[in-house]
Amino acid sequence: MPDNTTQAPGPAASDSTSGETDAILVAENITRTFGGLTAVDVDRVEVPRHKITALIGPNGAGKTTFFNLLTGFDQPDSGDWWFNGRSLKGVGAHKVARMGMVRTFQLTKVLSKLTVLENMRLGATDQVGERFWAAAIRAIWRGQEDAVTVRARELLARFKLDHMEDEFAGALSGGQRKLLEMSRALMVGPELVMLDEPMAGVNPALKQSLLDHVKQLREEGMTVLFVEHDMDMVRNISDHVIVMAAGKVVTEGTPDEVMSDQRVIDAYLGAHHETDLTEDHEVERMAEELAAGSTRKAEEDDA
Ligand SMILES: Nc1ncnc2c1ncn2[C@@H]1O[C@H](COP(=O)(O)OP(=O)(O)OP(=O)(O)O)[C@@H](O)[C@H]1O
Repeated sequence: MPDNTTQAPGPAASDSTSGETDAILVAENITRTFGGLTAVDVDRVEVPRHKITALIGPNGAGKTTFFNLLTGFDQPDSGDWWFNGRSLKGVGAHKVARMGMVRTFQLTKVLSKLTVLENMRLGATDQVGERFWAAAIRAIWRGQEDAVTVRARELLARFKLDHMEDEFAGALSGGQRKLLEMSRALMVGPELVMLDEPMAGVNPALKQSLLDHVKQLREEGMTVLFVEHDMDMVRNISDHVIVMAAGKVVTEGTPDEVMSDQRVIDAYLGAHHETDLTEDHEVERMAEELAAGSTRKAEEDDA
């Protein structure tokens, strides 16, 4: 089998925009269709290293599908993408995680019949069934406490879950599950952490704590890419925001730039906020509005 993880001749970082961008992740011409539906059709995305980037957009915009493609949980119809300059094309999710790019899920994938500590010991693995892991865990635990357990306990303490290490993960609240999933992802010592709707299902009391944890990842030199509908979170912690609609990237910039873009306000945050955005025609119409806006802006910039 060819080694797809060798240094790519393709772009590791852009010199086409600021000339300074150091991108940890670059994706080009990524498409994914389901039957007649084009879920993702992204020309180019760069995720700046050591920054927090938000990926926002209405329901059905293609954000989760794009996450799945980048992390090897799904394969695109076309496209190339590189992590630290190494091609990830054809690389499975397991290996992507081992290379230092981990993700969490919109609906958490903690293994509810394992304890919190057992979940941690499994690290960023989501590939194999619960029964397999239950057997593996029993075998592992015959041994002494090892470095993995020490690290797991350190992380649990940091995420204030240490008092629950022997509880079944199924007994945790929604917010605690999110924290467990995030801390479990850190077991592999990742460089890039991708969070799919970290705030969904989290009660207000835990939200600030979750925000602080995400900011802390950046302080420690990690890069964060997250999908979120919670605009307070996006405004609060993002350095960069990418807006998707109908599978395409329609605009990007700082939170202030994106959120003061009248077309984003009108089409996404404001006037249509209550609209049922799962309707295909509605999403397409919004994408057109947003795309028209970005084209106009580019023309103004050129002028
Ligand atoms: N496995 C699949 N089979 C068929 N269609 C799919 C599949 N996965 C996603 N889609 C479709 O692709 C489009 C993009 O979905 P996706 O979940 O990526 O959007 P999203 O931006 O993450 O939405 P949300 O914010 O609601 O999570 C939607 O129209 C969705 O119905």
